[in-house]
Amino acid sequence: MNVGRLLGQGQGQRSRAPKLDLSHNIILYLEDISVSFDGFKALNNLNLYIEAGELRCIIGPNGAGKTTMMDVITGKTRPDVGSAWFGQTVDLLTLSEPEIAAAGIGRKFQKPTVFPNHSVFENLELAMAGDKSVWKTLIAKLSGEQLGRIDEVLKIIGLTERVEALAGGLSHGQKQWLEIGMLLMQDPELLLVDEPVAGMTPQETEKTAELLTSLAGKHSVVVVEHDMAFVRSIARTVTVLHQGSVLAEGSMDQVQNDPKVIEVYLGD
Ligand SMILES: Nc1ncnc2c1ncn2[C@@H]1O[C@H](COP(=O)(O)OP(=O)(O)OP(=O)(O)O)[C@@H](O)[C@H]1O
Repeated sequence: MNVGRLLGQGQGQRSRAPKLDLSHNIILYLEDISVSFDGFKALNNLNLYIEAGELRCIIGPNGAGKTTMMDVITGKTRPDVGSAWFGQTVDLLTLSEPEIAAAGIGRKFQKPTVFPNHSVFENLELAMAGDKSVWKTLIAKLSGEQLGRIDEVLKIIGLTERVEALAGGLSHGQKQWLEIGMLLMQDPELLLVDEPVAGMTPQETEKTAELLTSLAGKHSVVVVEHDMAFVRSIARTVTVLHQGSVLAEGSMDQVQNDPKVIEVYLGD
């Protein structure tokens, strides 16, 4: 269990982060971003704009640069050139990974990383306290407001009935929802979600579609996913990456009928 990855990212410091400036209704700007690995361009002049409150799906063949793009947004990888802004005023390229998380960008990796020996409730509780030094005293100190937030998140992720269950005993889908719930405890402005339905049953996939759709509006959500039926079920706007750049962008119908997309991706 990589506790640091999940909780040690400066979370719990949100109250100190400056308020996000969304006056132009754009929450994320990636402009002319290039990233090279040993001379190979994983991202090549990438331009991407995400509106406040939107649910955007990113698709693209293997190696298109989707993970590298998420890594740039979260500060894990620094671009060779380009700019990355969170709202109008937060220059992501000047912030560390913990500072980016604290500023309000939450990332859910493909593999769930819940604490298996803790209950659903405790997982949410721990996620609220990014500072591990307060864990021991946390239970005694939970305010009514914090309990209310846990209750609210339990409802959003559909795990109210399983609140006392050990996270390790949950189904794969339930673990994914719990981890989304853990991110929600930090109330991120922007959620990055990597392949949320991989390995899920059709019923779990459907519930995940409902969950992510319900988050849009209050949060901005960027989903990277290979499952086209799932993308079709949730996406308003789809961005297709290919060779590190945006190949096409539009509704699912628009991109699926785009000859460039058919050639490089959907037609294979
Ligand atoms: N640390 C690294 N060192 C060298 N090459 C890398 C590194 N990270 C990514 N790459 C390469 O950059 C390219 C883009 O990779 P990336 O993982 O971003 O693609 P992706 O769209 O997420 O692919 P997938 O759908 O398979 O996850 C790939 O060719 C990959 O091999």
